[in-house]
Amino acid sequence: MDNYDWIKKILQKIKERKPLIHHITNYVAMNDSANVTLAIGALPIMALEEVELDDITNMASAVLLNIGTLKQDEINHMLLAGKYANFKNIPLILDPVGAGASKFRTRTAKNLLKTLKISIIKGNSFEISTLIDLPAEGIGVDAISSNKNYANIAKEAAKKYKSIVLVTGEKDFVSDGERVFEIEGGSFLMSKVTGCGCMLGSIVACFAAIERENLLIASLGASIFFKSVGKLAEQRSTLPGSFRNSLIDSAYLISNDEEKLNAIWREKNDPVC
Ligand SMILES: Nc1ncnc2c1ncn2[C@@H]1O[C@H](COP(=O)(O)OP(=O)(O)O)[C@@H](O)[C@H]1O
Ligand SMILES: Cc1ncsc1CCOP(=O)(O)O
Repeated sequence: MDNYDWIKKILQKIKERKPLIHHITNYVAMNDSANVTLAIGALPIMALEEVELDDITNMASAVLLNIGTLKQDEINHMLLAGKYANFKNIPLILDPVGAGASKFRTRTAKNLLKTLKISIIKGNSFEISTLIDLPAEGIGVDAISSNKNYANIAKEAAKKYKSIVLVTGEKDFVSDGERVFEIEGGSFLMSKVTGCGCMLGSIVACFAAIERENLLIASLGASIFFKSVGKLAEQRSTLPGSFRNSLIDSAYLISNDEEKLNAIWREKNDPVC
């Protein structure tokens, strides 16, 4: 058994079971989210219409709510899809894109967290700090990284919302409110392509669909996997436009090549966790 066998097992199960991931997400990154979901062997569906939400959720294995281009009338759709997900007891993932950038987004993200049982919250340090009322540094949908203790932010948010929390950035932090894991790696270019956080949200949902009973493992695995994807993508292309496509290709390559995951980490020798 090598280090990443547990991630390979999750990837294998994704390919075997092809979980349907219901996204209510923003129209900036929607296409990338759909493609990265397909690349790893799961199936995406983006659906907003209220009259079909029960049918869609009925078929889905996880639901992802992403408030990136939120409009007032979408809030009810999110609440309804979330309620169906909670009723069906499937993982419900929140990506509070831009929380902190406007009172509307902050209020809505907090309201979703209050009303629904969110299994995993994934966001950058700006968004997650905002959710726990800490002074946050960011502009628009992007965080401005500083020397803050993001491990502690992940832990406090996880405690407050009784969810698994994944804080992204140059390093990711995953916490269940007690333990915190730090994940290095990825590529600087990931901060130069919009939608990388949203793609990770889709991957988290795919992993959670398989690891329903251990959402900490699902989140940690998704973070390590996407950091590996970023590394491989950078080896294949070094400019943002082609890097974006390379992310989809690399997600496909790593999930279809048993050895690639280990090889990526061996090459650069980065510590994980
Ligand atoms: N400078 C960086 N170096 C390595 N990985 C990064 C860097 N910036 C972002 N990432 C990775 O890109 C993905 C999106 O993270 P982030 O940019 O923080 O989210 P968002 O797009 O929501 O602001 C995560 O997988 C994160 O680990
Ligand atoms: C630029 C932008 N504006 C609204 S949603 C969005 C995409 C954000 O994607 P990510 O948070 O993954 O960078």
